Amino acid sequence: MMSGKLSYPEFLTWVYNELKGHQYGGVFCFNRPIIFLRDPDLIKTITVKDFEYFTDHLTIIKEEEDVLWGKGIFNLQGQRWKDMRSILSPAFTSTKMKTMFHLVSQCGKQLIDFLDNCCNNHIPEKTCKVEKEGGLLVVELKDLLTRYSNDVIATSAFGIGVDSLKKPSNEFYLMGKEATNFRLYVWMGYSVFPKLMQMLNIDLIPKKVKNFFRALIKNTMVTRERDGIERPDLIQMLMQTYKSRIQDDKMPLSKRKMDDDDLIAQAFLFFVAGFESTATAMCFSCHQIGVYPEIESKLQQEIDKVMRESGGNITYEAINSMKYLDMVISETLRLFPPTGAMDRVCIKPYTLQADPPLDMKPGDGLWIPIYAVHQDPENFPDPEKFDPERFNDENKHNIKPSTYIPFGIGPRICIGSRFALMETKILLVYLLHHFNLKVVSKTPNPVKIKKHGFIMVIEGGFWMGLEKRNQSRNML
Ligand code: HEM
Repeated sequence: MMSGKLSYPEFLTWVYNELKGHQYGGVFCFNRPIIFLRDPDLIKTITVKDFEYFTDHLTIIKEEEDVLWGKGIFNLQGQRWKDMRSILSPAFTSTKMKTMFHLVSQCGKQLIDFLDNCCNNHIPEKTCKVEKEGGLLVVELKDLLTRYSNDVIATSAFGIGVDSLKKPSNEFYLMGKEATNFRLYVWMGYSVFPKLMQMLNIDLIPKKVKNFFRALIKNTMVTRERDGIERPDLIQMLMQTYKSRIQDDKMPLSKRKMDDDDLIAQAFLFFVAGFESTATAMCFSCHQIGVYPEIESKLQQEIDKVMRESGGNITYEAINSMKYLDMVISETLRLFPPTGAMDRVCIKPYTLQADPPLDMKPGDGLWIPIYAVHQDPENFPDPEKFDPERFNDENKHNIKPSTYIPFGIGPRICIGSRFALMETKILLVYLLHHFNLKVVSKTPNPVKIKKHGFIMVIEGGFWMGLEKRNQSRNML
């Protein structure tokens, strides 16, 4: 994989297939032996039933290696992770999503305004990857949707409104791109030889990016505190929790302690964790919808109906009532899970009850190959087919437990899954209500995943044509 012969999904599938007939096997990540789980029951045992032996991620960046990254919940271990998870979870409930729905919808409307302007020949120069071809607007979806995703996180996690479509070179967008521009070798280096990387003074995330985000969050907190500003966003929720813990004298002091860096690290992590993965999920959804016109038209019928009933002002409840929309997104996340694999580390002696049993010691690592599990014909017949009907009311109960895991599984499951789904649904509703997605000459079909990196990026880009729909007809 490091030499670019195999893409990340291909690598996972190759190991998975080599281990056919076994519940688990072993691989080396450089000098480190890793257990590669294959069997869904074992995956469940490790991540759910015996979670107390495997509470932590294997590949983590420690606080002393990078404070901003190391204090983020993804990297926290044991009790510290547990405490932080209980602080953050209330910020991601359905009720909280409902309060943020309006902020995200604004970004959806902003995107449609931008595309409408482009249709009217107001394509900003040297900005986004948008072209005109006959009656179609041809867009590179990754570029377009990364900007949408950026604006969504900016408004809902950092409390600032930016328009990365109209102002493509805004500092927040540029810094965000740099923050999420994972250099594979630097990441591998930090996960295998962290001390060496520090000695060589190679930063995981460039200093100027860290300073930018730190100053931004700090200033927002100071301004809100000073001027009594309240806004229904994640930063507000974190600030409230922070305050209530400090004031809670029933809680032991050690648990109450949470400094500015703790708070800044979480907001930063939401950005890094949510920006690329959600944009990737949205790109694959749009690509598949465009490639299958019959799926597109069925989805548009559902969307138009809900739009008509709500007079064009969709609500959180309305979006969540759309079954076919949910099925299309679920199938996209099955076929193209943005996070190909996840990991765990053993924290106390444990015997894996498998064939053969395996004694594990603290520090032993495990990989769970999400992509390969989703592609196994024993879990999903005809796995390469894009078929949303797998998730209809009749069929979804037949999906074997622990075989559909795009957001992970167990107490450490993705904390932002509700948010990611809401953001993706809002995008698809607005986009498909106003436009038809059309395959053009530059649309890759079938898609080929790039050979370098852990992120699911496709060769040639997600080019897709957009055809304006007749609005008055859609609302009839
Ligand atoms: C389609 C989009 C997304 C996908 C596919 C995804 C997937 C994942 C996966 C597979 C994990 C590891 C879970 C495990 O180890 O069991 C994870 C963890 C995490 N995700 Fe997401 N994610 C997405 C969007 C988001 C968003 C929008 C946010 C924040 C707003 C977010 C925040 C996090 C955090 C903080 C963790 C670490 C949780 C912990 O360690 O307790 N993710 N995500």
